[in-house]
Amino acid sequence: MGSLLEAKGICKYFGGLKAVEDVSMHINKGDVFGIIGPNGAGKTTFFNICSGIYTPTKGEILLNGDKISHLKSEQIAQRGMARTFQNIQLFKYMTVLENVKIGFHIHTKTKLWDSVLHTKTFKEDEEFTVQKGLEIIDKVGLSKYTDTMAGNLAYGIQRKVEIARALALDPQILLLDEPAAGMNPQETQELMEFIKILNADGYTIAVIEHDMKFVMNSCNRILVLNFGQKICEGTPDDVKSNQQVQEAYFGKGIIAGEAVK
Ligand SMILES: Nc1ncnc2c1ncn2[C@@H]1O[C@H](COP(=O)(O)OP(=O)(O)OP(=O)(O)O)[C@@H](O)[C@H]1O
Repeated sequence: MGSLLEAKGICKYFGGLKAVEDVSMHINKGDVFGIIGPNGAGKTTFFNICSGIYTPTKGEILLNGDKISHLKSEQIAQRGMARTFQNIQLFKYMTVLENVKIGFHIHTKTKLWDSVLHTKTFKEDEEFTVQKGLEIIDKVGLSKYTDTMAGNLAYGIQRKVEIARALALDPQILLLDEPAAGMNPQETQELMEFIKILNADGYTIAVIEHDMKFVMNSCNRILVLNFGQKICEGTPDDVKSNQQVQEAYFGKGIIAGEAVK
């Protein structure tokens, strides 16, 4: 089976700084793929390249075998890649449903003029987005917050709303940048279960995460970056037993020891 997302020799330089240096990896359909590494290792830069926010200095990104690294982020989204960001980017003064509806805009035909004049296209699109929005909100278990202002929700719930909005794109692959950052242990546990449900529903997921328990329990394959370079790509067991990972990133014995359950 071919890879869903593949990186070939990706480099990203900011002036003299080599943020990502010659990183190749692949994500299979059905993977929950973790990207880990110390602060500044190049994880977010790599995500930004995969999702078209940055153009790589060198190398190629392929989605279903097609080169996408020359495309704009909206074009990549249209081809089935959705993402969330490290800092929550919801519209705080809009309801959960309104936030999720925004995710559908690439599937609708409404132009500004249609919304101003309330044309037939606008009404049809509005019915479609409301219905689909409610379905997704129900699917992610947020029905009771449908009409709540996003800014009034607990942090963990806001993260779920962001993921719901990304799902509105009907993506083949979902990129999550530190989804558990700032969550309490219960919220993190719920997020882990949520990701398992999404994966069982058929979504392929790539996730940057610092929480090692989260990564080791949720991901079937993991990429480890250090100073912009790949030092390991493999199963959680491969990563735990990799000498370079232990020495360069975790310090000997931490991964294999009690810290990771
Ligand atoms: N737009 C930019 N311009 C200049 N340098 C940048 C830019 N974006 C990232 N960098 C630098 O590239 C390196 C990698 O940063 P990046 O944010 O990708 O790391 P990270 O692994 O995601 O870190 P963290 O875990 O702290 O989020 C860092 O040295 C960072 O300062």
